[in-house]
Amino acid sequence: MTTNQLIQQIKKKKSFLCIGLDVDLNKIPQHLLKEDDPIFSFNKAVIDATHHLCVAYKPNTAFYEAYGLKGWKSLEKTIRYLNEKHPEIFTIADAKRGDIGNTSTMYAKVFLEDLAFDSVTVAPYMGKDSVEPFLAFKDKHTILLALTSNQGAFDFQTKTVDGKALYKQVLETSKTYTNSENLMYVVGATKAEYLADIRQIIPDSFLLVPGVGAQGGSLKEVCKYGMNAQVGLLINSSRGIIYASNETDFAEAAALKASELQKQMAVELSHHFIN
Ligand SMILES: O=C(O)c1cc(=O)[nH]c(=O)n1[C@@H]1O[C@H](COP(=O)(O)O)[C@@H](O)[C@H]1O
Repeated sequence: MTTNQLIQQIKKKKSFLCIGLDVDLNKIPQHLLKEDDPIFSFNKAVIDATHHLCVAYKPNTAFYEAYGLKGWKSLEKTIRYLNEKHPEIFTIADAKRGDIGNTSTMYAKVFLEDLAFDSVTVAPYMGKDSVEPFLAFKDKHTILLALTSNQGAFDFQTKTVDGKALYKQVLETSKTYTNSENLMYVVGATKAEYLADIRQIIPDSFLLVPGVGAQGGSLKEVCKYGMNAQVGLLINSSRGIIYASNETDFAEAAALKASELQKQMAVELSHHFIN
């Protein structure tokens, strides 16, 4: 999917919501455990109930890999369902990969070609030759970890290297990579106050912003400092939406939570844009 197609969808739905499909069998409604593929049944019900309210879905692959071959099959069924039923929706494989070049090429092939996600999250720690294999895919996006939402972000990312915070070095250096126009960046919603500085370095790039909902980040603050002329934000919530209820009404409850965020997003869009 091109960035323009993503922007069109945001304008149409008045939403820049990304729903995280982080499925934990201990948290989903117990009646689903009787089904052949409880993870896919859960995802399908959530997607069917929420697709008009969001512009992206982000399965975190850890939650699928944890269940072995069965989990991987559920991931495959979920992305196929999204690509067939809702090809206009942006898909993110949250896999946080990145390795020496030939290994990254294999990771890129799995997520961007075989599973046909629109994007994949990548860790920048191993540098240029670990990231560029992901960037080689036309109309696919590499979402580089810049400033993450967790406490550990302060261990390295905010430390000064050559007179500049490491996350700023990541932003600046990655702009020099071949096909850097295919880059997006992760910035945690819990670090909204850093967004003004971040926008100085990457004014036009899309940001994936996790951390509203369960981690306590503020949507309003993220919009205030992070929104650009093309919106430029995908705000993710996982647990805050998909586990709104663990009874038979779980999909409707998820839709209600998604709708609350979508309404706040529509207000933010109306503040930032005339129409
Ligand atoms: O790359 C991510 O998506 C990510 C980066 C980050 O800095 N913080 C973060 O929480 N995430 C992911 O975003 C999701 C957040 O989930 P909730 O806290 O349940 O909304 C999880 O899948 C995390 O792995």
